[in-house]
Amino acid sequence: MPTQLPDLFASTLEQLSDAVMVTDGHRVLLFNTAAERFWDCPRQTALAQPLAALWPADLPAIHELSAAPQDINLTVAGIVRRGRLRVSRAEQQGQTIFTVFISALDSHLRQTASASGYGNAEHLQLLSMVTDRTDNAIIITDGRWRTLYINDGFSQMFGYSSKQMLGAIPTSIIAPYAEQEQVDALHDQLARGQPFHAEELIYTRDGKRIWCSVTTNPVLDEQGQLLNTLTVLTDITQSKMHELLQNRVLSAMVREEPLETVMNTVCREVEHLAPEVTASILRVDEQGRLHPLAGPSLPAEYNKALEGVAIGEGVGSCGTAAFIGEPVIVTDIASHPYWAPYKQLALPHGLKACWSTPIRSSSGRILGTFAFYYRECRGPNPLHQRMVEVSTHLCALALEREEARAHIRQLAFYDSLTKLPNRSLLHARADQALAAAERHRDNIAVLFIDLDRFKQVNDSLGHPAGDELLRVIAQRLTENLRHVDIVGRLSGDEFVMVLPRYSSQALAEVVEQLKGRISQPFSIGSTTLIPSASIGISLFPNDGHDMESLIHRADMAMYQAKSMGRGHVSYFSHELNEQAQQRMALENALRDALDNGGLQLHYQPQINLADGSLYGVEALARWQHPELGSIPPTRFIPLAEECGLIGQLGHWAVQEACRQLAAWRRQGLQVPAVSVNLSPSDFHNLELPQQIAHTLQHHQLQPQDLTLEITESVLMDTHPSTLTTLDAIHSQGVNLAMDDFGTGYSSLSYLRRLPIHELKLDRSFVSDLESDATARALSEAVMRIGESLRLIVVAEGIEEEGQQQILRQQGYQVGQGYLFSRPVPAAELQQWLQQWRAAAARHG
Ligand SMILES: Nc1nc2c(ncn2[C@@H]2O[C@@H]3COP(=O)(O)O[C@H]4[C@@H](O)[C@H](n5cnc6c(=O)[nH]c(N)nc65)O[C@@H]4COP(=O)(O)O[C@H]3[C@H]2O)c(=O)[nH]1
Repeated sequence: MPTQLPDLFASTLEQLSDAVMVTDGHRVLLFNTAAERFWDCPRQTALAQPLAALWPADLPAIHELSAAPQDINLTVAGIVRRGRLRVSRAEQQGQTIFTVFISALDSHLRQTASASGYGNAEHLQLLSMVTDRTDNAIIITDGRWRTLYINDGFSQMFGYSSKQMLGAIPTSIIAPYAEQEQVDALHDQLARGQPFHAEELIYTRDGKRIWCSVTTNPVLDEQGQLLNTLTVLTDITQSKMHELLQNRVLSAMVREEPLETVMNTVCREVEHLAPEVTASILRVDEQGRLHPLAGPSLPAEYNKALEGVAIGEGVGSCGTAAFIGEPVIVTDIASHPYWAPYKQLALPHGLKACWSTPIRSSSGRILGTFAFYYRECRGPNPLHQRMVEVSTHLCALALEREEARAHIRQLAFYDSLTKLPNRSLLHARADQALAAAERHRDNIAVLFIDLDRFKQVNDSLGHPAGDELLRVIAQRLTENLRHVDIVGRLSGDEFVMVLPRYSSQALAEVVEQLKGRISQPFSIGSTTLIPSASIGISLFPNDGHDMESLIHRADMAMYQAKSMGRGHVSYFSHELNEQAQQRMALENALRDALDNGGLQLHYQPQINLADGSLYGVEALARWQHPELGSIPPTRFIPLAEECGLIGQLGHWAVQEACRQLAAWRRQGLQVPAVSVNLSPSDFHNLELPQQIAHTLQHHQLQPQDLTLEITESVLMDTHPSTLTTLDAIHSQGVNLAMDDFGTGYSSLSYLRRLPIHELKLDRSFVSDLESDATARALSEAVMRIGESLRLIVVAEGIEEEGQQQILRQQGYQVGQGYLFSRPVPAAELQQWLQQWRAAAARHG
């Protein structure tokens, strides 16, 4: 043995990543750098003190420990270090010498030392004993790469004896497939005195591959000539496998590879590391059925046969493992009862044993199984166990991630309430359908479906009932669909259906059936609803070439259907389009008129029938458009309601009427009061009472100077603010008049509920008074109602003297109509009043 060997042993000991302590049971005889790090104790101190100072009291005494490795925790300066402990014994001069190896489980404690701290020859024996007992493989060569020494660890790790190795060049034996160029480069590097470190896949004598961390240090003489090399090889297969698998699989996930690709990567990687296994990954669905995800080395028909198999005890290894939630090891498929129904599937492919492990989510739910098949009757070895531990973890990660992605997809593209495609997905699918229809010159029908009176359901029965109705309707819309049909929810109670390839006759039938399904009675609690929907239809290619305009036009047609009443269907037509465009232009013009003083109020006198004096005036809006001419309120008031301008219009009318009343009074004109029409939706505004009070105050008017006319439709308005606002206005002292009385509900109970001051008999009764006894009876009845409720009753639309006579006889106090005056501009009212009073004086 060359003279340098003691030094080499010493340096070997230093290079071990394991902490090594040699002791006779009392004193510490050797203590390497890794041990210094593990115990956090300098070597001199360790050698100087008794063993008890280093040996944790909670561990058994050294001589009591067995040779089997065990994991320990050592507390040093309050920090717990974890390590795998192995103790070997040797007899030396009648004394037992213990060598303690601890491989640190905390990675920061596992660097390999580079500096050699030993050099004294008297430790030679101890050192050689230590190097022999370490798990690491050690090779020492001479300057011409010939092996001088291998330790026992080398023989154990690679299966070669000293006899086989001595004199041989190590690379030719343990790295037979290495390129000569690589070997030459390594030798050059070492000959220049530079150490070598790498992680390599190394072949054992029986062809097994082991991942090794390889460190080779050259020893040069004073002239710089290479004398020896010292190589330490550490088996890192397990951590390397972990690292490799993790890297490959995680990077496949980061690249957003499909789940199947990620799972195939896991299988291929484990099969590469352990060629004796065939890996398979199955997913378990919510119904407990198996779905092969990956099994790249299994025959395709084998994977196919497992598709949809229900899990259960006795359903092979995987079905059973998924069912009982525990790993199942079957070492002989041919004889095991779990495989009885399936062995004929596996055995012909040479699959003789199978070990399956459940894949669990972080919450413990079973997501799938990870299995190793063997082509011989056997069970797993420790490497396989480690691989399965790592792989199931990675599979769980990939499966959970897939689930999360599916959930995100669901949230992004589906409406969470009805589970129907949302607007984005609907558009995407409809665009595809449109492209296909264009290619094949097919037609498409687009249906815009809007539930009737959905708001009432929501307001009266509550939002959960509204949600339930939407779910039921969504379900009804999806019944009887062909695979090419698309249905989605746009928003609120609006749904869209895209139906390709229908003749007009067939489409009409489909729509009829759809209406029938929608209107099936449906119960919420104790209430039974009969839903209905207004449906607008546009057709490709006639009504548009892109989805945006087809949906828009179907919407317009739906709007038209709505105006016909509940449950109607309307097809888009170009006239409809023109109407819609005109409506749009009118809407803009109205907005402009409201902003720029384009509207005026005309005033119609209301007369005390007893003495002909002025009771008040009704303000009526007028719109004289510069190009379109005079637009009647029956046209622009509903428009203002539809396009959300009614609040602004009502506010303007109250302000303008009050301003005018104050102006007349300043001019000395005695106008007792002004009444202004407001729409039901004006009363949704909780600030209305405040605004009115402010306007009255601003013009120094009293609350009773103003009357607000409301219609019976206020009663059908279920908005929660309506009654509150009406009450607040009434309690301010402003009068409320019920307009058009007799045409709507005419229910007495609501008249009691509302704080009404005045009733206005609708003019349709007045016009027939002279010719129709029923009209007379009705006007009489309205008068009696008014009387009984102590309300002032105003008759509208008096055109004839005869009508006035009848009404007066019936007890009507106030009358209004062309007989007295048409509605006139403010300036004209002044003249009219003067003439009226003059005439009254003449007759009086
Ligand atoms: N044939 C006939 N008609 C008579 C006679 N006397 C009055 N009229 C008409 O009857 C309507 C009375 O108004 P209304 O019932 O409140 O009905 C009003 C009212 O509901 C609404 N309206 C008018 N101005 C406003 C307003 O400023 N705001 C709101 N929200 N609605 C308004 O528009 C409706 C129609 O208003 P106008 O066209 O001005 O029609 C007025 C008036 O010109 C008569 O002897 N014979």
